[in-house]
Amino acid sequence: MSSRLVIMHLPPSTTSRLTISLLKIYRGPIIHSMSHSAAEFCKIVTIIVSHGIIEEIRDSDLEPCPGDTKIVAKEGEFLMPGFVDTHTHACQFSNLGIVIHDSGEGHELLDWLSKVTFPTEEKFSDINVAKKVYAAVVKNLLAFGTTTCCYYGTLHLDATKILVDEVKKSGQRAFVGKCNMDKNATYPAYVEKDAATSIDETKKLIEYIRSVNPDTKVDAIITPRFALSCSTDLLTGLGKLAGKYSPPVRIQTHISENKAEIRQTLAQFPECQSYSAVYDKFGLLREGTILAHGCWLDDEELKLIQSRKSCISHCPTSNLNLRSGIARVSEMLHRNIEVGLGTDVSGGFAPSILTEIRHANMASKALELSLLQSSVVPRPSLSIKQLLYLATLGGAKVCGLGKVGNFKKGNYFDALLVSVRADAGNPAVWWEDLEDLEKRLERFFFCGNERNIKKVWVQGNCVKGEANY
Ligand SMILES: Nc1nc2[nH]cnc2c(=O)[nH]1
Ligand SMILES: [Zn+2]
Repeated sequence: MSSRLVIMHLPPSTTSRLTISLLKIYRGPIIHSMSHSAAEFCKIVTIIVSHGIIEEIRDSDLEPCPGDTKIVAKEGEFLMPGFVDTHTHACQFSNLGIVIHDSGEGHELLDWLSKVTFPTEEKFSDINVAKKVYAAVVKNLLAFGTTTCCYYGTLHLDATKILVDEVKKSGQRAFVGKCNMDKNATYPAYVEKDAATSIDETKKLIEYIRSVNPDTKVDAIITPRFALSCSTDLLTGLGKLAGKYSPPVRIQTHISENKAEIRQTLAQFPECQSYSAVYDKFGLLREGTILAHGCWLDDEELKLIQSRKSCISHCPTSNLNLRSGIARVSEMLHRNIEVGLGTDVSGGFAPSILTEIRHANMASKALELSLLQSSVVPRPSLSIKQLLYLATLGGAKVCGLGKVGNFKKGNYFDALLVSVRADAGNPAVWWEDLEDLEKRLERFFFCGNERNIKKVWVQGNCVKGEANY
């Protein structure tokens, strides 16, 4: 029973009012994921939230008391869980949407990193650049409905601390990593001195996040850029570091994104059978590891990743934009590998999980068709329920967040109020016919934009839109 039901019978004294004012009441349709094959579409429910946690979900309404907040969805609106971005580079937002297609020539990954990305990231040696960029990055992502985000910073400890501060100020749930990179400086000004310095600064960031003004919504993440940019000493040290903390620190890196990258990685580690085996050798393939891309992972590697309980961040916009490849997401889900979506800015050109949903849909269809052409029987392309899962609950699982990703008693209220009404800028007219919630979700996914996201809450705190409605 909700504590509110007890409170309601108390006289309206100051004490009871104080307690009552902790309740936030949301009434309207909800759409959320139960698993990668099941979702719930509820016409109308009441969600009662206290201290940011869902206390009760019920069919009947609840009248607010003075001091309560109550939000009632209008026609054409619904509530859904907040988006989870399992992989983005906060330090690349100034390159968003540009410099991949230089003078008509398309860059691919390795060339793009050394010519475009590393020079931009190097600028964060100046903390004023970090101050200017990071506040805007976090604000933008919240406006696009990203309630949880896994961030890459640059190699610089001080700049990455600024990213941590901005995330904490904003109220977003996040993992923040200082990138590690001590080898193969293809842009010579951008590389760390040695493995020891890189590991030491990583420890300092972990301690800064966990000990200085700790925020339970923000944690550190160990961030070796990718195998190619790390010495064996660095990979060994980072593999050991993760397990030294309690709770263990999560790990994020890139894997099997681009053919040339894979070739060079296997040449750098000739003793390893596969790209995945490289990370496994250094203790980096473990529960709590987020592997971005995985476009070219073969069945043996998927088996290994699944057995180690590592997870995949699927970044379809980046994968297509950098001409990297198409990840076999249906196959990964079939093998019970946890998968979420990642914007991978600025390989990806939008800070928007909605954009990833669309490209995940298109990429899975392109893959299915190409396999049909080669006479392989493909797994079916992604369904709307799977897309919802990847964007919310799947992402939360990738981040190891057990109380985020859907609406359940005891979960944190990380949510979006979505409107597909014409007055929210949705180009489709006749929203009145959208009684069917699955169609409403489809319309949001495939022809909506961030203007359709009217409000955003993280752990019950309104971080976009007005707190009252
Ligand atoms: N897309 C992408 N892949 C990478 N692999 C190593 N670094 C990067 C990066 O910054 N972006
Ligand atoms: Zn990336």
